Amino acid sequence: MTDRGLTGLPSLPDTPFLPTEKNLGLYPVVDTLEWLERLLNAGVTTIQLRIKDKQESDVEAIIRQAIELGKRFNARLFINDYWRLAVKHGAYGIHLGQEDLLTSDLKAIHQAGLRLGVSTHDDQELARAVAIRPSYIALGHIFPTQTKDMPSAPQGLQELKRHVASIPDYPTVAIGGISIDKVDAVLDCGVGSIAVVSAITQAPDWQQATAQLLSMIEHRER
Ligand SMILES: Cc1ncc(COP(=O)(O)OP(=O)(O)O)c(N)n1
Ligand SMILES: Cc1nc(C(=O)O)sc1CCOP(=O)(O)O
Ligand SMILES: [Mg+2]
Repeated sequence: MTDRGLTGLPSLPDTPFLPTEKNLGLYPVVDTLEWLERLLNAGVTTIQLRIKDKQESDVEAIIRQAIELGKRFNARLFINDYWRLAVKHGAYGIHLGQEDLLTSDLKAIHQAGLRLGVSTHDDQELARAVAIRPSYIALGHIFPTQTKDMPSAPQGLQELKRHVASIPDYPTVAIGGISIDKVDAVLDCGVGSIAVVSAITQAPDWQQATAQLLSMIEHRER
């Protein structure tokens, strides 16, 4: 079967994307430099800048500064969607969803030495992600979320566990509706990382929430 047959993608790199840690720990997803700086200062080491639906020219300066900030803190900073800018400014990594994969140059991202995270929501998307051999695979959405309109139903914990077990060699990230009270149950499914937006950015006390999440996720024996 050709690459296009298996993945729907025109061209894949010949080797896997660069590896990253198996357990990426707490993985906040934020949309401003202010949040990035706050959370890096709070001890977060894996983080994503997710700005939606802007022109590249409107976000280039922010993405450049974000990448500099990530390097200053020696953090694993993934840039969501804007893969050209991430390559141009030498990001640690890029996060792409299934739709993004259709319009991205995976060979260029690979050639530039950036890590790649890929979103999945079901078995078919998981098979496509595995064929790309990315640095990590995200599994969502686990629970209902207010942060993003989702076309599919939440996969829930049983599916998460099954999906994680099917890709034992990959770093995995669970995302979607994960509040502090759900963290232990999500970790019990074997994931190496938990990505959150509202559990931090909508918390009454973000510093307390971040400290609690860090302690629950990073100190857990896996
Ligand atoms: C860690 C992580 N997982 C999933 C996503 C969602 O990516 P995508 O499906 O491309 O949707 P947008 O975030 O671009 O709206 C993510 N960003 N991060
Ligand atoms: C950006 C994103 N992607 C998802 C996916 O399932 O692919 S769920 C999601 C939003 C996560 O926000 P919160 O932690 O507030 O639910
Ligand atoms: Mg995307």
